[in-house]
Amino acid sequence: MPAPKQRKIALMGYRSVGKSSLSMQFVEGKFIESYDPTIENTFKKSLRINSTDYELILVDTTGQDEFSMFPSQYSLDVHGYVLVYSIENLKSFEVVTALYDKLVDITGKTYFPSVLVGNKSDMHKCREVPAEDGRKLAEKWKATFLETSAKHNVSVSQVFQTLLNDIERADGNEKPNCSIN
Ligand SMILES: Nc1nc2c(ncn2[C@@H]2O[C@H](COP(=O)(O)OP(=O)(O)OP(=O)(O)O)[C@@H](O)[C@H]2O)c(=O)[nH]1
Repeated sequence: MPAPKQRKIALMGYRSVGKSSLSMQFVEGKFIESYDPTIENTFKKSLRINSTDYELILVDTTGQDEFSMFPSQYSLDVHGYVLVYSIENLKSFEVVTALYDKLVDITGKTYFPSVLVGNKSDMHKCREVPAEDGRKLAEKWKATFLETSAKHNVSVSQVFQTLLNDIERADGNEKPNCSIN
């Protein structure tokens, strides 16, 4: 039996937008209400997509801001990016925009598989970022846009499923309509 394909995904964005919560919800199926800032954490999950086995490595990074240098370790060896902001925090949207520009600068690439995620969709009463703005930004990046709630497990697995499909497509192994088993 062939060894599982390893795919490394980095979750990046401003602090407290829900990077750890998205990882934990996807990998462990749980949500923690309290906030504990991450230094760096790695989650692993085995998946089977259309008869191919994958080992997904999620790198949950420490929160960045608009002044931080892009951490160079995440420009190498990473197959795709989940760029996260919170819909109730305009600053987090500005940070994710700056992060993407830094990623383009540091990798020298004009395309890399990525998903733009507006998390905390359950907090729509405090919304500061219109969904349309997220959609437009993702379109500019040729990325997928999703609004999620790590708290209520809304569209969380879709983030990773879509990104894996995009990574395969970028690799030239396109598998249409694949779903996670
Ligand atoms: N209402 C709501 N709260 C959320 C959601 N996702 C995360 N939170 C809360 O937001 C806070 C920060 O979540 P984390 O997952 O630690 O955020 P992070 O981006 O990993 O933070 P850093 O480690 O600082 O980078 C915690 O109190 C979570 O419970 C969500 O979808 N909805």
